[in-house]
Amino acid sequence: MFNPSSVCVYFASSFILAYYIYHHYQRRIRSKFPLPPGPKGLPLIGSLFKVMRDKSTKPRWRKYLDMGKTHISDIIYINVLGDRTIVLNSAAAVTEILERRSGIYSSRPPAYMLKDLSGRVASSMPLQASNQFDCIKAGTGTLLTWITPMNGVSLWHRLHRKTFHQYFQPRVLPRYHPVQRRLVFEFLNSLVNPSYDGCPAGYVRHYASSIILRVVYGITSQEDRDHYVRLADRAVQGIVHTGNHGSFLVDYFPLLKHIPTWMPGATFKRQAKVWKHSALELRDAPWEKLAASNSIETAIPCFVTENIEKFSSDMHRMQETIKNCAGMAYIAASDTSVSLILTAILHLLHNPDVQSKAQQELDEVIGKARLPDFGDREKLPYIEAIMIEALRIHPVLPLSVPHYSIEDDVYQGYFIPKGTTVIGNAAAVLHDEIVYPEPYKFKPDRWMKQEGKELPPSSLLYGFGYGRRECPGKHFALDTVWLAIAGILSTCNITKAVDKDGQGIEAAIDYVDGMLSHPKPFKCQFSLREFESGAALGALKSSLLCSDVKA
Ligand code: HEM
Repeated sequence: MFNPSSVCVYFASSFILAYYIYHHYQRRIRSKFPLPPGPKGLPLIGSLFKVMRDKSTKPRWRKYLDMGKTHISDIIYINVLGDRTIVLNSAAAVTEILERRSGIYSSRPPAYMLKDLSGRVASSMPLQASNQFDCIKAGTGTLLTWITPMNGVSLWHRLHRKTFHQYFQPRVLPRYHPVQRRLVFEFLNSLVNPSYDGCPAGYVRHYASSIILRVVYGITSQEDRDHYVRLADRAVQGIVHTGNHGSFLVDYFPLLKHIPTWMPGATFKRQAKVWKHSALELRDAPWEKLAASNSIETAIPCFVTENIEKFSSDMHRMQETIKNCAGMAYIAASDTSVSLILTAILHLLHNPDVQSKAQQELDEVIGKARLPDFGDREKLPYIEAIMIEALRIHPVLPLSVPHYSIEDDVYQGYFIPKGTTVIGNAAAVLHDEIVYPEPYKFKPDRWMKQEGKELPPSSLLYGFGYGRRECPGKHFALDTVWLAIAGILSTCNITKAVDKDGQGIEAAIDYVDGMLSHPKPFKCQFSLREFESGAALGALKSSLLCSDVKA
């Protein structure tokens, strides 16, 4: 049936399409250098069909790595409808472009699905951004995404980073240790409790989310935690599915964002609406509860209460920043650390020899009468190696978060035009078989110092992003993850779960592919190790309760 609005949309689409292509070729002509190699696309639409028709089940980072191998280059170029993407598959390219030239490559791509459709909020922040996609001038103010990693370089983003630095730099982390200690204890108890349901994911999520909820909002009650953990779980779904550049066609062809929500094919818009609701609920619900004037005085001191006291209500901008950073920390910590802990558990389950070696180290260094603590970390290199290897074998964000160039540039004789999305393929770098022999095997020993052996570059260099955008929550996250891995190994053996017939259940090493990637649900069992005293966790509990746990 004739529908005037759709006809207009299609005419306008063709016009914009022509504009993009013109723009793309103009840029190319302006440079005497060639673009990096990559899949040959069709005129005008580029590699659109290749991207759309690709039904391979390989994770995206592997597809990019294979593309690099096909074109015999560690840097590849993909053009879809004039949208330019460059993927960096080697440590050398990532270091040179995203670290050393970070002044050019620290912005973020438009990411229409994530920023525009699912995440912008009204802000009082002035327009000071490095590219026009970061801020949209709207009738009521400025619309910006409150999700820090999605913002380009701007005053708004600088304020966010400054706040994160203040609260999560290594120097201040010991103040969160009592909370982490208490909650790891609760976590370990839940794993060995008869009510444990065999699937560790929910328990790990509860542990990681409870820590950040306590640190940021002072939330401690079980009921509140259960509620907010569920909220975070829903909200993270949006980021998992929309975060990778090009996950939705609208990222390449922004005009699509104007099609009416009811139209066939507009499922992405309806989905974006749901995700936006969940993300905003995550940011606003705990904040509103705490900011209610009568609870603020009685609330447990935390990131939010400290800041609300510091900035009076007339400093609206600062309050807005605190609210966003609190929500961001909550969303960032809820899924990332969970993924890394689950990867460690899954690979420890498959490698009982690694478990035994780690337990030997733990027993020698700290004995069997207390849980490992932060002060032991340097003396436990094998536990550290397990954590680093878990991040290497499966980086939490295999493609990191895309960066975006704000100037024309040339790298190794290739032209990188301004306005190119640049992806640092962390997983490809960390699976380079020359640097990490047998890269698909879980081998913590590769990180152990030995006479005459040079250690490979640590996964911590690539697993937390690059240059000016490097993750500001890195050290806080590593504390949370390390304590969980060390705690599990010192108290439990991880074994296969058994079905009702007593048969062991296989736990597949299989991952959900997305910007944030985590193991698909798997089952395993945690059985308490024998302790010299025979009292096992009970003895640990009493020793733990003697420490400074007042969280
Ligand atoms: C294992 C846990 C974590 C991993 C693997 C991780 C990884 C990353 C990565 C890869 C980036 C993108 C960096 C880039 O664009 O180059 C990032 C950004 C970010 N992360 Fe994390 N992260 C973790 C935990 C956390 C935690 C606990 C917090 C907060 C307390 C946090 C806050 C942030 C923020 C605010 C950004 C945005 C930085 C910016 O765009 O300037 N992250 N993280």
